[in-house]
Amino acid sequence: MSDKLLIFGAGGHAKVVADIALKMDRWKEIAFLDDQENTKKPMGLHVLGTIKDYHTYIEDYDIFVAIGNNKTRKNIMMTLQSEGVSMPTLIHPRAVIGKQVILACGTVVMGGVVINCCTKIGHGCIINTGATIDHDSVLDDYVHVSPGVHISGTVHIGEGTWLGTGSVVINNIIITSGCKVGAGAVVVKDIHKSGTYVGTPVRRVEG
Ligand SMILES: CC(=O)SCCNC(=O)CCNC(=O)[C@H](O)C(C)(C)COP(=O)(O)OP(=O)(O)OC[C@H]1O[C@@H](n2cnc3c(N)ncnc32)[C@H](O)[C@@H]1OP(=O)(O)O
Repeated sequence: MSDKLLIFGAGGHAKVVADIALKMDRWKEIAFLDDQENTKKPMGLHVLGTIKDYHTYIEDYDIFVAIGNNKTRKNIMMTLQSEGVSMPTLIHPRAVIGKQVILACGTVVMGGVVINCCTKIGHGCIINTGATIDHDSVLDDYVHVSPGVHISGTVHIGEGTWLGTGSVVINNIIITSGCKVGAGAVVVKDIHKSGTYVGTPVRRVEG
């Protein structure tokens, strides 16, 4: 645990992550690493270098990987975890987290989110703005729950699955790993085969 936080990435998602970290008021210094050459002081914070420079910083900084792509985020996080890097969990002060909710490290919970009791959320997940996740649900590692998603009670979402903006999952559903669920989709039956699913109720498409 450090009083300095280094955020990997400096794009739109990383800026929201930085905003949450600033609101948490826990770190004296917050900065980015980013591979885009022309990134200049996003959110008024410094970009210290590119992601390959990270070895220079891992002793002194907490690290948060703010990359939206689930596979890329997983690959970077697994490398960092094997090096024993300190990774916080970021929770917006205006998120509502129920009792007996477990949130693993490297996960961000954004503003307006509600996570109800007895839910377990894995490493490196993104619980985006205004999403709700109801009781007794389990989200495996590297899941992205986009803005305004509603996950009902006792749902299991497999590793690396992405739920698009405003999608809905009814209660007692299992969605396997590596799925993409389109914006506005409604999931009413278990999904056992990885792939892209859209519509109400969802159908599998080539994506
Ligand atoms: C803070 C933030 O911004 S977080 C980011 C939030 N972003 C999102 O929620 C984006 C969610 N993404 C989507 O909905 C995408 O359209 C995806 C992932 C479902 C599919 O994307 P792609 O893999 O590029 O597939 P593609 O665009 O070729 O669509 C495949 C088919 O599904 C249809 N389709 C795609 N998305 C949807 C959707 N959300 N609802 C209904 N139909 C859809 C397409 O019209 C196409 O149909 P067709 O074959 O009959 O022409």
